[in-house]
Amino acid sequence: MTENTTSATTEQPTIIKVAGGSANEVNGGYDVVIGRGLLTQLPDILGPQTHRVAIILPRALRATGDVVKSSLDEAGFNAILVEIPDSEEGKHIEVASFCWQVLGQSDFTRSDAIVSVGGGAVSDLAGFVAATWLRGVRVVHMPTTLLGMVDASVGGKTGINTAEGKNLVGAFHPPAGVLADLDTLLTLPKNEVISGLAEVVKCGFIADATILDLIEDNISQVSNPHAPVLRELIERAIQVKADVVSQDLKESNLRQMLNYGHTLGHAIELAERYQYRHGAAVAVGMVFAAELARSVGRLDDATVDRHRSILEGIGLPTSYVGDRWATLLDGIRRDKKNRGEQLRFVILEDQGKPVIYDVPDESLLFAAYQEIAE
Ligand SMILES: NC(=O)c1ccc[n+]([C@@H]2O[C@H](COP(=O)([O-])OP(=O)(O)OC[C@H]3O[C@@H](n4cnc5c(N)ncnc54)[C@H](O)[C@@H]3O)[C@@H](O)[C@H]2O)c1
Ligand SMILES: O=C(O)C(=O)C[C@@H](O)[C@H](O)[C@H](O)COP(=O)(O)O
Ligand SMILES: [Zn+2]
Repeated sequence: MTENTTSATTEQPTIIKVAGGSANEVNGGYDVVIGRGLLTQLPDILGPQTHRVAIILPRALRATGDVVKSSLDEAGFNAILVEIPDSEEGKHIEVASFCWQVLGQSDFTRSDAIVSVGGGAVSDLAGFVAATWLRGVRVVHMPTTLLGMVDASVGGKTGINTAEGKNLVGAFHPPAGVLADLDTLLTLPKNEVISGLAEVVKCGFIADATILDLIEDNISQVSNPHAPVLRELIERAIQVKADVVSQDLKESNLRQMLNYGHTLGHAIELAERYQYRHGAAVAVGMVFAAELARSVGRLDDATVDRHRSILEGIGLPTSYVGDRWATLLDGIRRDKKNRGEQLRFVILEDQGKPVIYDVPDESLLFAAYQEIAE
């Protein structure tokens, strides 16, 4: 674990260091900066070697993109805006192809850089474009959703969806830096804040118990972007992710814990044709995994109940329609954690003790599904 500067109770920026694997730095690390008014830091992260900057963003964030572009142009860069479709519609090969075309027509070289402005869907797509253009150029993420800040912008997983499933094509391509400007959360719809909180809760169950205590003690405040507790939760969740990806960038082992709740979660998103928020799907997936763990004697009743009380307290779903098992099982079979025929889940043996569970019999999964079925 690296030494970090934290300041949850002040308005000073907090810097969380992530070790390993940056496409930018000689020492292989990068900073996640959390604070307000962070745009002024972007030129320094891009560095003097950068001439052209492609700012990839959804149309809905055009006004923010214009501000980023003006600031870069004023600092002497040649910045262009690359607008992509919103949300999961952006995580398609055709959209990546469109971005490659724009970069090609702009004579984008290896010393140039990409900046993503938006939520996790944008950083996943922009990161993938950065990973593949000329076999890799630098990318800086400016997440504008809670989920993007606490999870998607950190750790270098990039990707797009295919017809068969979520994030099935991608690359590990860590950013050169992350600027998480808390002011962007002021315009974020409440359901998006709630969706992002699912990944924060995940970090509480897999690692940092204080996250769960803070949420329980401040349940009415956690989705308020002005509340100091939200900043503390953001910083704690990023620290959990930074600690994990610093040790295991390419998901050889430890990083799999960050996938808690995602095996069923991704299957739900696919079944719903991505009209279901990622965080909401992960929330249902965590309850499913908790029920699976309970059914095989690995997790106690109180921790399973705590999943439901915290997630429901925030406004997240903990159940799912009861007649979709065949479709969901198809999705589960395509999960990246599986090895050959062996289905594998992240389950908890206790708070803070995630383990990989090789499912011995699919009927156990169906039984857990019965526990979350509406
Ligand atoms: N790479 C990773 O490690 C990782 C981690 C977690 C999630 N993800 C991916 O992230 C995606 C979900 O990200 P998300 O929840 O941020 O969703 P999103 O990117 O789809 O953004 C959600 C919505 O919020 C809007 N929006 C963004 N910022 C806004 C702002 N400041 N004000 C108003 N509206 C704003 C967007 O236009 C969009 O409509 C999924 O594709 C998921 O798979 C990736
Ligand atoms: O960073 C990781 O590793 C994660 O698993 C974080 C997840 O929250 C995230 O949704 C990730 O994109 C899922 O990755 P995938 O490999 O299951 O597609
Ligand atoms: Zn996720």
